[in-house]
Amino acid sequence: MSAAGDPVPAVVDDAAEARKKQQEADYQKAKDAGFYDVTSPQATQLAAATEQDPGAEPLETPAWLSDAAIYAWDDTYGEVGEPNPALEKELYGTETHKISSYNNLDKFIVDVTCDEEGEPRLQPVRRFEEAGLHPVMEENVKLCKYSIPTPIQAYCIPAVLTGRDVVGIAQTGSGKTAAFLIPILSKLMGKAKQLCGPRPSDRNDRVTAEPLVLVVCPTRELACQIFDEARRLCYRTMLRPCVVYGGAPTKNQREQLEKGCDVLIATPGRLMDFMSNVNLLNLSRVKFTVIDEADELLSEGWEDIMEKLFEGGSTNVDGDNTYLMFSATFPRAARKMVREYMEDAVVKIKVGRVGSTNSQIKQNVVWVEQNMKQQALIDLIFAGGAQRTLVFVNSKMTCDMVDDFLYNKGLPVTSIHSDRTQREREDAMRAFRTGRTPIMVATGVSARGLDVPFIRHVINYDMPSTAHGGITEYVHRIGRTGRLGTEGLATSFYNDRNDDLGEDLVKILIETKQEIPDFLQDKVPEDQNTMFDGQGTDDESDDGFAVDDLNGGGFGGDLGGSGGFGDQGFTADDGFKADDGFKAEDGFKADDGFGDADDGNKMGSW
Ligand SMILES: Nc1ncnc2c1ncn2[C@@H]1O[C@H](COP(=O)(O)OP(=O)(O)OP(=O)(O)O)[C@@H](O)[C@H]1O
Repeated sequence: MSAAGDPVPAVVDDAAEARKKQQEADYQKAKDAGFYDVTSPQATQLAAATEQDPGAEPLETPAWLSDAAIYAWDDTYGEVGEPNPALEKELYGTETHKISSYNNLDKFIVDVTCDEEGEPRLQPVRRFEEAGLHPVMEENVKLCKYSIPTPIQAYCIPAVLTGRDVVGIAQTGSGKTAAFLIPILSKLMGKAKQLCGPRPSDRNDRVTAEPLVLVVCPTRELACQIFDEARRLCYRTMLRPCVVYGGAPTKNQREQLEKGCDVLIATPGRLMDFMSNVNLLNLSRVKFTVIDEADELLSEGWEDIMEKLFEGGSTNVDGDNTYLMFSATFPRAARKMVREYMEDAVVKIKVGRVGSTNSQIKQNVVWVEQNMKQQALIDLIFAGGAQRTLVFVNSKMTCDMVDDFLYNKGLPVTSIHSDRTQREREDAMRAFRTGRTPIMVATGVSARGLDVPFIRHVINYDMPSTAHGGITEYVHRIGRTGRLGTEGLATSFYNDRNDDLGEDLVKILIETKQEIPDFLQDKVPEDQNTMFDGQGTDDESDDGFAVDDLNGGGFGGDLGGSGGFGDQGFTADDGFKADDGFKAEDGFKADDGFGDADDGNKMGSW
């Protein structure tokens, strides 16, 4: 009772009742909008992308992604193992084809530079069947439903097959993972029986892992994704892929390594842990070292690990290690490191301008004051209807807050950030991937590499600040939609706190022929033809864009040659862009201090 004798509990009950009613109304609204409708076209499409064959014996869901099923090679096979229908369904799903807009190589401007004198010119492969792949690889590519190579694959496959070191730069979602895995694994398949590392036997029930391929990438989710691609591409061969990453128990990963490992995918921290135990992991036989999202791994904070990989740990006993680096963006500091590590004997393949986005992604930038963001978000989500949506924020706290907010609005939402346990992170990814929760809120760290089918809408609830990745992160974030050059939508909330990003943002918008909102008009450069000039050169003002200054033809429209600079006097390259005496120093030049600041994306925190 209050002092006045009022029955307080009744007031509390009323408030609780009102809240409950509101929640029911919100849930009903989300339901009416189709977010829980499993028969909607969107839900059906999502299910098809992940569906297992209803007739097949279901495979057990692994406790950790590192324990996911891989092809179990039996020594009684000849060179090619027997098919395993249940595993096939798990690995390749039931999708009929992979939609790709990268179907006409001639539409793309591709720069290939190569310093090796006397090496044969690099001819792109236009069809997988013409690439000289191992027959099992050809079959696995078909099972993946990859009909023709994407531009980066068209050039990277012959480069790796002819034994070159490669720096590959191509837009987000353009198939860079397969660009390195297909030729590397294909090369090894023919010799797998001679080359593969030791396997447990009756006398020895565990072995030291001696991988032939080492792939290093910055995030755990990306490592698991590359592992999945390796599981698909190693199918029916003796090559055994494994993945090691932080957060999950070392025990499971150690047990996998002890069964033998030929292809190791790793995040740097866990890799270092395992490398310190020479009875568990020995890198002296590594023939291919791949650094994925190389600019991130070559940025501040990772130097020690990278140096160890390049100079010590991964030097193989035969001295025939091939190095490959990939990313969609390559700020100057990273290019300097490339120059240090990879020296001259490297083929550089660039599809379009370095750091450019897929012009099929519609980019909307809308002015939203801080205190109006939640309302703007909910309006946007309901306006878009039930579709897979990824919302980026800048902090873990905001991530939790936006997740709660959307959940309380009755929406099926999950979230992911570095303070979550690895179990929570894997569960969140699974829920998002399968479409159970088609909305995911994430800190920017998920921007790199994440490949989830049918993300229709990326929303930058917060814009990345220049101190935390800036325009580079923006490019990676919006690249989660519009994969394989397909259409996508990115909406960014902008206000005066984002002024630091304005100029770079406007350049990207102009390049991809997007609408420039009124509030950004004052950032439009006077001379748009030269707005990227000086970047990628010795000019100390380099802000992270790296246009080609090697052959004069580095700008490129990405689709149909129509994206921005493709129209400005640069003609589409018909293939190999000059083996013209390029000097490494010209392109990958000194550090100007630019660095992707640590945004919690470093080992241990993500
Ligand atoms: N030749 C192909 N045809 C059709 N689909 C392909 C082909 N190659 C790869 N893919 C698919 O394209 C999608 C994107 O590939 P991937 O994740 O390797 O892109 P990426 O270039 O590494 O992107 P990001 O820069 O964002 O990491 C994947 O789902 C992959 O299975």
